[in-house]
Amino acid sequence: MDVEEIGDDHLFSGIETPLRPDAFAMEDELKMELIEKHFRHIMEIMGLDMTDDSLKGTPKRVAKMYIKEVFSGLDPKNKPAVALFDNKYKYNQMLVEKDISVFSNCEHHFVPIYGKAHVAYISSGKVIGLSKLNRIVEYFSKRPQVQERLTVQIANELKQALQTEDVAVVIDAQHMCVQSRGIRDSGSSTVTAFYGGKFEEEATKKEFLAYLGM
Ligand SMILES: Nc1nc2c(ncn2[C@@H]2O[C@H](COP(=O)(O)OP(=O)(O)OP(=O)(O)O)[C@@H](O)[C@H]2O)c(=O)[nH]1
Ligand SMILES: [Zn+2]
Repeated sequence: MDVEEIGDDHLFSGIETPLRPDAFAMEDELKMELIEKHFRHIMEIMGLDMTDDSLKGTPKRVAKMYIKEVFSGLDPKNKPAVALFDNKYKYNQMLVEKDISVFSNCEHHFVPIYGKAHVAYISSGKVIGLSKLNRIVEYFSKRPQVQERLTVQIANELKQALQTEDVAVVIDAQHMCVQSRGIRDSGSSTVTAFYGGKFEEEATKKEFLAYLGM
C-alpha cells in the first residue's frame, strides 16, 4: 500500500514504532499507577459502578497487562537475548519455523490481532536457538502494531541476529477491529510477507511457501 495514495501518512509511518525519546524515563511502577488512575476514570465516565466487586480491580489489572504483558515489547529492556552459535552441523539449507503464535494489538483500536507467523533463514555460518525465533516474534508482537510494521520489524531483527540478508517472514492474522466491529467481517484474514536476499529468488521463495502449504 502506498502512503501517498492513501493520503494518511500518520497511520503507516515508518518501520520504527513511533515512540517519544523520553518513552522510558518513567519507571514501570509509576506508569502502572497512572494508567490505573486514567482507566478507572474511563470506566467511571462510561457509568460503571466502580464499587462493584468484579469491576473494582479492573483498572489495576489493565495497567499491569499493558505494561508487563501485552505492550511489554515497547521496552528494549525486554528484548530477548539471542546467542549465536557456529553452524557446526554444516547445515546450509533453509530452516523454517512455522505456525508461531502471534498475539498482538492493533494500534488504531487497541483490540487484538492474532494469527500465525512463519519465519525462515539460510545460515550464513551462524545459527540461533530455535526458540529465539519464536521469542523475536513475541517481542515485536507485544506492541501496538500494524501488521506490515510487525512483519518488517521481525525480518530486520532476524537479519541482524543471524547476520544474513537471507530471511523470510509471512504473517497470517486476524484483526478483531475488522472482525468484531466496523466492517464486521469475521471471515477475512490478512497476509503480509517479507523476502530478503536469496528468498527474493523464485525457487527459494517457492520452496519456503511449499513448506507452509501455500
Ligand atoms: N494497513 C493496516 N491497516 C490496519 C491494520 N489494523 C487495522 N487497520 C485499519 O486501519 C484503518 C483505520 O482507519 P480509520 O478509518 O481511521 O478507522 P475506523 O473509522 O475505525 O475505520 P473502520 O474500521 O473502517 O470502521 C481501518 O481501515 C483498519 O481496518 C493493519 O495492521 N494494517
Ligand atoms: Zn484496528
